[in-house]
Amino acid sequence: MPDKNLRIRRAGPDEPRRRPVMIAIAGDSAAGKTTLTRGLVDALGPQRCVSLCTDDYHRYDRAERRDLPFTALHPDCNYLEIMEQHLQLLATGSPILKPVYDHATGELVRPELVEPAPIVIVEGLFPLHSRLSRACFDVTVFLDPPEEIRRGWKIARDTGKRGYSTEAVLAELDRREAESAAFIRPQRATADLVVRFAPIETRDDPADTPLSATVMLRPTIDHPDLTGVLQPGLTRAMHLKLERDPDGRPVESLHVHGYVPREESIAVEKAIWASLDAPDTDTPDCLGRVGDGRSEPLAIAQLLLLYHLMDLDRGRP
Ligand SMILES: Nc1ncnc2c1ncn2[C@@H]1O[C@H](COP(=O)(O)OP(=O)(O)O)[C@@H](O)[C@H]1O
Ligand SMILES: O=C(COP(=O)(O)O)[C@H](O)[C@H](O)COP(=O)(O)O
Repeated sequence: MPDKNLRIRRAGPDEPRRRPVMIAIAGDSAAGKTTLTRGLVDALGPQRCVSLCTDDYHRYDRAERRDLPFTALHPDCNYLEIMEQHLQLLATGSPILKPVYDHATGELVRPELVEPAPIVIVEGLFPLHSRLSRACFDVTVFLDPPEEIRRGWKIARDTGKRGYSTEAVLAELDRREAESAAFIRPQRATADLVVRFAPIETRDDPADTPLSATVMLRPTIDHPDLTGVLQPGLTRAMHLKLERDPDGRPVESLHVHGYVPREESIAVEKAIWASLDAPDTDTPDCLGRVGDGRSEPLAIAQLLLLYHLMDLDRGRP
């Protein structure tokens, strides 16, 4: 009698399923994960891409969480082992029946079927939490805005869209701080790219200047050769710099400047888009969208991620 594992494998599908390209976008609450993800999903389209949010693996609903001694940022507050199993299934091309957490009501609702598209984007608080979850991804990103900016974004979003008062958001941010430091921020050290939207500290730009972006390109994966894009006329909008990674060794970073005139950023966006073997169209409008406004540094960061995803998708067997 063959080994049980072997029998199960033999009884499964004859053809191995096609493995999707998997990208993780991790970060704390209101770090900009959904905003970054939305542009990628819209640019790639539903035939090529599916996204999911790991907040759906919350173990307790909002009412239950009120009486617990920890917050949604604690591993014990989430079904992380099930999240890992689902990531493994998706990474090998299998569908999952994913739980659903409704941010509007705070309730856990009917699960939904997720079939892996060629590109799978996973955003949330915990996608890089364990060795097993990290192993499922081809590209990993951590969003790292300065805390005062993240707090401002969280207050604006949670009072505007999720029905909280400013006092309630501030109290929740304080309640979460220790767990953010213990469980969310350590994921930064494992990411291939660390993206930070912030003003440039050494400049005294007016307050309404769009935020710049720094994209740290760790040598854990191959990054696109940007020398073709960084033509002399375009380097005011974006340039590469060697910096010290706060988590380790010197690392190359892409600096994307929010203060340059929009036309210059758009010329960089067009150059990256043209180098993507993308359809012969203008850069899609969905890139760079923040609510009803636009951020060109966000569009450029999204194009860089699209470059990785399309490149990996093309290179698959
Ligand atoms: N790159 C950005 N530039 C400016 N504002 C941003 C950016 N990313 C996010 N925001 C603001 O922060 C808020 C929270 O972002 P969101 O994407 O919902 O965060 P998360 O999904 O990480 O919780 C958004 O509603 C938006 O107003
Ligand atoms: O922190 C997050 C992540 O969400 P995001 O990254 O979108 O902020 C939790 O999912 C909610 O805050 C849950 O708490 P509640 O729904 O009770 O506020």
